[in-house]
Amino acid sequence: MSSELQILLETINFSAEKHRNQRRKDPDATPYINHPIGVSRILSHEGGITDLQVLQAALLHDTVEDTDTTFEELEAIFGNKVARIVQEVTDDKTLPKHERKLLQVNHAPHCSHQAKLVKLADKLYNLRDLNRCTPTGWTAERVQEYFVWAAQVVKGLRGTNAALEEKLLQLFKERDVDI
Ligand SMILES: Nc1nc2c(ncn2[C@@H]2O[C@H](COP(=O)(O)OP(=O)(O)O)[C@@H](OP(=O)(O)OP(=O)(O)O)[C@H]2O)c(=O)[nH]1
Ligand SMILES: [Mn+2]
Repeated sequence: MSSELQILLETINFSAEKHRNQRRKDPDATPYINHPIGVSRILSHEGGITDLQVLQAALLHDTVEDTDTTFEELEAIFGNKVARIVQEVTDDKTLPKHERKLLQVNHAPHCSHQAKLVKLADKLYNLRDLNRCTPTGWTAERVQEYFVWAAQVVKGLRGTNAALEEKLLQLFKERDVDI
């Protein structure tokens, strides 16, 4: 087997173990790992991305934010470049929510190309997930607010990947959200 495939499988397994006790917020409490795998798949199948580091960073993108994983751990196992991409897309959960959300909007244009790709696919997955079903406890207004905020973030990511951006713009259009 090629070493690239081995690395990809190692990364999927690492992320699955880290997210093993976490569930999505949908009524079925879907295993959380469906999300990072889906984000990586969007990049590969819809974005045409073959850069292994980007596909790995997508698989790992919520491990530090949502589990006990550290950047040092990611760097030791997957190398400096993958760890850095994950760092760029990781929110500081110690900050108040409104501040975190504002930081994403302000930081998006300054991210590396690789991090921008992960951010585009993350938003595309989450917006599709909101169209599929409403997370437990979310009102229709909160869903719409997420679309409005996501459009602000995506605005700062434009010029990164035409296929992913086209699909995101269509989702905003369907919600009458300006970008
Ligand atoms: N649409 C949807 N999202 C869910 C679900 N379960 C968990 N999430 C996660 O919830 C986050 C969005 O919810 P918010 O209330 O806005 O954010 P918060 O969890 O960071 O406070 C996303 O985090 P994220 O991936 O880190 O991205 P981001 O929104 O922070 O950029 C998303 O992955 C679900 O069933 N549907
Ligand atoms: Mn995510």
